[in-house]
Amino acid sequence: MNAIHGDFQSDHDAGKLPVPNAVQDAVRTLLRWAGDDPDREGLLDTPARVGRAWKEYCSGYDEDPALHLQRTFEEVAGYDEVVLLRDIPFHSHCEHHLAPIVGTASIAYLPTDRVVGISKLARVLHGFAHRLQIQERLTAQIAQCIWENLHPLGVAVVIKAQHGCMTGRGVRTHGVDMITSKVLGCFRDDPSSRKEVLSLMGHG
Ligand SMILES: Nc1nc2c(ncn2[C@@H]2O[C@H](COP(=O)(O)OP(=O)(O)OP(=O)(O)O)[C@@H](O)[C@H]2O)c(=O)[nH]1
Ligand SMILES: [Zn+2]
Repeated sequence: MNAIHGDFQSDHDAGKLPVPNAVQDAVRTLLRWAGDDPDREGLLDTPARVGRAWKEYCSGYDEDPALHLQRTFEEVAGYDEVVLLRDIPFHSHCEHHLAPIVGTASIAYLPTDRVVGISKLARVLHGFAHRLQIQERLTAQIAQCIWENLHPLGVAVVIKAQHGCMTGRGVRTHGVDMITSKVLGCFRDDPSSRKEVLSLMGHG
């Protein structure tokens, strides 16, 4: 998916991911545009660091989150209730300003006959979060991925996050949470199931 190839400067960060000159030049241009001097000592390694940091922030492009849901276990006999992972911390970046989105996600599903290792729900979250996002799409992608791969009776995803583009710039408004939810299956169709899962999530 990465379309940038080409020259690499000699790398004095041996062992680290090399960053193409085109990427480093873009960061230097941005530093100049911001009003600083990319040739001053403190900024000399910054373009390569920023290139590597963005590869890490956007590591989700190199993975298919659905793969985390391929290994399932037979449901423990007699358990036919909601499975919920609550308040999982995550970070992402908004596609409008490339500013940080920091928050928590709660992910629940009502299994049929198979359950997934619980860490995998967090892995799906991070796989989609480590891309450029808007919160609504992030919420919907997680729910859809679980719906299509686990075939549960219901899925509910609630995300609460703060957007750096609202705090550090623009409207400069701090302490405001954006809350989004996506419910599918019984959590969408049955009001009492929805009420129960949202209440378990702390959003009752
Ligand atoms: N719905 C939604 N909006 C977002 C998200 N992240 C950032 N935004 C908003 O995206 C909008 C982009 O609006 P524009 O008017 O194109 O950009 P802007 O001039 O930088 O807007 P301001 O942030 O109001 O200064 C802003 O209102 C942001 O608050 C998100 O995840 N979901
Ligand atoms: Zn933004």
